[in-house]
This record gives sequence, C-alpha cells and structure tokens, in this order.
Amino acid sequence: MTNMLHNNAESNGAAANGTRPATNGTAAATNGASALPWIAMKFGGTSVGTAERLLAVSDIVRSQLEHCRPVLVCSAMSSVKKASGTTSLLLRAAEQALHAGGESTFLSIVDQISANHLQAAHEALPNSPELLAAIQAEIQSECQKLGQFLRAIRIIDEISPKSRDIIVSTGEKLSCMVLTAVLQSRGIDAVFVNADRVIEQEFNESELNQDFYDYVARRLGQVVRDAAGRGAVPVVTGFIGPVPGSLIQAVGRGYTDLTAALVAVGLHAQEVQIWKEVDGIFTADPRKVPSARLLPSITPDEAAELTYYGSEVIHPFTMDQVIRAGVPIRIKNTFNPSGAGTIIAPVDDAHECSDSLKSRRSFEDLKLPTAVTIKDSIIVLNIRSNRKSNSHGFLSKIFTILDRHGVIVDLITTSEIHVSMALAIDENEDLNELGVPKSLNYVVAEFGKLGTVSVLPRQVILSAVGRHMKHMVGTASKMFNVLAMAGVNIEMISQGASEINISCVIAQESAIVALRAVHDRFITLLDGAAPAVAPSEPVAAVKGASPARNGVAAGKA
Ligand SMILES: Nc1ncnc2c1ncn2[C@@H]1O[C@H](COP(=O)(O)OP(=O)(O)O)[C@@H](O)[C@H]1O
Ligand SMILES: N[C@@H](CC(=O)OP(=O)(O)O)C(=O)O
Repeated sequence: MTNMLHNNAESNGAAANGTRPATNGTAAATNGASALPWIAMKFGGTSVGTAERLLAVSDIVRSQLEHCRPVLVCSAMSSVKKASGTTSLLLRAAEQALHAGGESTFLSIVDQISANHLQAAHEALPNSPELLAAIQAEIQSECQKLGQFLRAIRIIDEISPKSRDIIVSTGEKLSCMVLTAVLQSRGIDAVFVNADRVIEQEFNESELNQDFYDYVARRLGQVVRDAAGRGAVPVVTGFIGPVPGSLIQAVGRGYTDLTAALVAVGLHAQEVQIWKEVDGIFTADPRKVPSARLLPSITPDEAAELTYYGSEVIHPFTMDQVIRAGVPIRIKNTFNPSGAGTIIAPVDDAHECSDSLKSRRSFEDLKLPTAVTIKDSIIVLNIRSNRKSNSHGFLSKIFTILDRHGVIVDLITTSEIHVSMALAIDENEDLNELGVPKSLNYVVAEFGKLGTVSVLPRQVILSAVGRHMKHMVGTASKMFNVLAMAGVNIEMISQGASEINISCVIAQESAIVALRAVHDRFITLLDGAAPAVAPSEPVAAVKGASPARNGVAAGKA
C-alpha cells in the first residue's frame, strides 16, 4: 500500500517505489515530453484545503501538461483559514503534549486532523475505491504515528525544535498524499515526493547561509528528477528537513514558498508560480479596500516589505533564491487560473522610468508608493529611562533583554532617554490588565528596572511601500497629511533604512479609515476620491501569522 503513492527522499529519490499510473480505468495522461520546461507550482493551505479545491488544483495541473512539466509543492491543508489549519493544529498539539493533562486534547487534535483528511479524500475520490482505500490507510497510519510521537513527548516532558518540526511535517505529508491520489484518480500520472529527509549532509545553525540553500536546491532537483522519471508529475511536500535550527524557527510559518523556490532553482524551472485565493498582489488588501487594484508587477523588495508588514503575499526568503537564479515568480489565483497574476521580478530603474513615463498619467504619478498595508495585533511599549546610565548603556540593556527573550520588534523609535517599540502579539494568548500577553510579563518586568514602562494596547502598523519613494522628497509629509485630513492620530512614526517603506502606528479603531484614505488619496490618487468614512465592519485579522523575521526595523521619530 505504501508503494502506491510514496517516494520518500530518504530512499535517495529512487522513482521505482513511487510512480504508479492511475487506477480508475482511464489512460494516464503522462507528460511524456520531458523536453518541456519545468514550472514549479506552489499551492497554499487553503488551495488544497477541501475536496472541491483539490479537484480545482487537478484541473489546473491538467491544463498545464501540454505546455510544461509541472512540479507541485504543497502546504498543509487549511479548510477555512491558516490560523485554524493543519499546521496551526499541529503546533497546538505539540504545545499540549507538554501540559499535564494535555493528552486528551492532543489526541482529539490528531483525531480532528485525521477526520479532515479522510473527509477530503472521501469527497474527492468518489469513483476510485482502490485509491480511496489506500489513501485512507495512509492517513490513519500517519496519524497513528503522530499520536505515538506526541505520547513519547508527553512521557519525557520535553520537546526540541527538531521534534516540533517532525510534528509539523505531518501536515504537508498528508496533504500531498491526498493530492497525489486525487491527481491519479483523474488520470494524471502523479508521484508523492516526501522531502522531509532531503537534507542528508550535517549543517550547524551558523551554516544556514547561501551555500546551504544552494545545496538544498541541488538535492531537491535530484530527488524530484529521479521521482518524476520520464513524465510523472511530482507532488513535493513543502516541508523540507532537517533544516539547521529547525524549519519553523529558522524560516518560520509560510516556509513552503521557499521550498517551491528551491525546487524551481534545482530544476532550472522557467517560472515559479505561487497559487493563492487572490488574483495577485493588490495596491491594498482587496478584502479591506474595495478600490484596490491588481499590480501586474512588483519588485522583490516591495513584496518582502508588504509581507513583513501584514500583507502575507509571499515568504520573504523566497525572492533571494529565485532572483539569484533568474527565475521569475508569479502569483496566481486558483479561482481564476487564466488571469495573468502578479510577476515579482527586479526592475531596471532607468528602463522602467522611461516606460512608466509613457504609460502613466503624469510624472507626478511616478512618485506614488506601490501599495499600502496594515499589520494588526500590535502593542507599543514605551520605556522612559530612569537616567542611571548613559544613553548607549540604556539602549544596549534594552536590546539584551529583547534578545534574551527572543522578542521580535517591528518598529522602534528612540531618543536620548525614551524608547518606543511596536511588537506584534498573538491575541489568542492570555493578556494581563495592561493588554500585554502574559508571556511578555518577564520582559516588561526587566524593562521596569531600567525606567518607567507604559503600554499602548490595540494598535496597528500602517505602512506605505514603494520603490519610487526612495528618490522622492516629501512623500512622508503627504502620507501624514492624508492621515491628518482623515482625523487619524499617529502614535509613532518610522522610516526604515530600506527607504521603500514609511510606517506609523495608529489605534486599531482607525485602521480601516486610515487604510482607505491612504490608498485612495496617496497610493492611487483616485479621481474624486470619496472622503474617508468609518467602515461598517470591524478590522478583519490578516490571514495567518507572519513568518519569522530576522532583525529589527530601525527607525527614528
Ligand atoms: N496587497 C495585497 N494583495 C493581495 N492580497 C492581500 C494583500 N494584502 C493582504 N492580502 C490578503 O492576503 C490573503 C492571501 O491569499 P490566500 O490565498 O488566502 O493565502 P494562502 O496562500 O496562504 O492560502 C488574501 O486573503 C488577501 O485578502
Ligand atoms: N503549512 C505551513 C507552511 C506554509 O507555507 O503555509 P501557506 O502556504 O499556507 O502559507 C504553515 O501553515 O505555515
């Protein structure tokens, strides 16, 4: 049974144990012409989250077979949204394994994961009893192994980052096994490729550098080529391991974009496509700003800034890998496969200026930012020094405390005796009476020894992002004028070293008014833009958690 779907990278990518043509009686639509160029297609959690979406993905794959060799990279299933999807459930199960009395909770989470996958398989494979039986057994076996692993963690009462990774890897294994079976049931010769052992060489944490990524890309290229043989469509787990320092810690949530990029590099693919539930990258979140426009193209730096600051369009580590190899990234919509999407690629400034001058309304438009974004769930911590040390001592102590507790700061502004920092919090955590998560109590207590601490809860970061802002004078003042005209009070301002981002902190209740005002009067200069009005709906939380961020956006007041 394992032979039906499997091709484990552990077995050094030998295709013989994996590929198997469809069993539903139709001739397998193999993509025999191996001269066709590879295209890496990454499907996010919601794109493979239900039977209906899995069937839509198989239609998209089928439509590509004549033009290219698709290689699929998938995330773990999320039927509604990432925050309640399989990876989030697995992380919760891992946490529960350390709690006394958590066994019933983690076992019920495992049951829920199993039931979700069994249901999707059952609904997507109504006419393929053989494939259905095989995949049901696979799901049950994976979930049984997961339950045993969690029980072992409960017994030793200890979990390492590597163990947490092993738990998380189950999500991508399950989704890819189910998708492989669905493709096979539709007559597409597909092969499951488990990349959770693709890294065979030993690396230590300090070696998570470009050499490491080059090695992983080469290995993925080898493993996928071997698995695909003459024409099967490889379905690769977006989880790769074992990454030094752990994938979840070193790369963070959303890692499957990076895997897709490395697969594309390893195969010298023509393009890497990130398939989502939106047409591409917009001038603002289209769920919150009705006038938002689709951007035909955007630079990697802009895409990374947008992701860091709340618009989770692509994992920021993705771009470096493909751009070095000259592979373009395209964001596409599974609900609208024929749409052109958004291309993420570097631009030649001089060239672009002359092209834009021809196509845009006026030179004035060139000064506009590309997009505006909001990052929710922010608190501001203010520390006023008690003046018992000089300012560099004060700052160094603050950064030492942040480092000791692994706290990531989104924005920071400083003066001689005053530091304000904006931090993203998990609103599902218990908050204390100041609105600070209890997990930050120690940090606040340590800051209290350096000076007076005050907290501003329920804030958001609003950021305008755009490559043209780099060379323009007066863009910040325009943005703050627009906010003033909309009656929005600004708590903190920061223009980071990247020069392509102006950010400020504002109260959560002003978020939608501010976002729409900045979008309509500063980003797009809408003709006759309506005055910003209070929205009727509350600010929706931006989908999913942000990926891990290295470093701090330094700023000045
Ligand atoms: N500037 C933006 N452009 C496009 N989508 C955005 C932007 N800002 C926020 N979003 C939101 O990001 C989400 C990303 O798409 P989705 O396909 O749901 O993610 P995933 O691939 O993780 O499943 C959308 O729901 C969209 O509303
Ligand atoms: N499944 C992982 C990795 C990932 O890439 O997710 P997505 O493709 O849905 O952003 C997560 O939830 O973080």
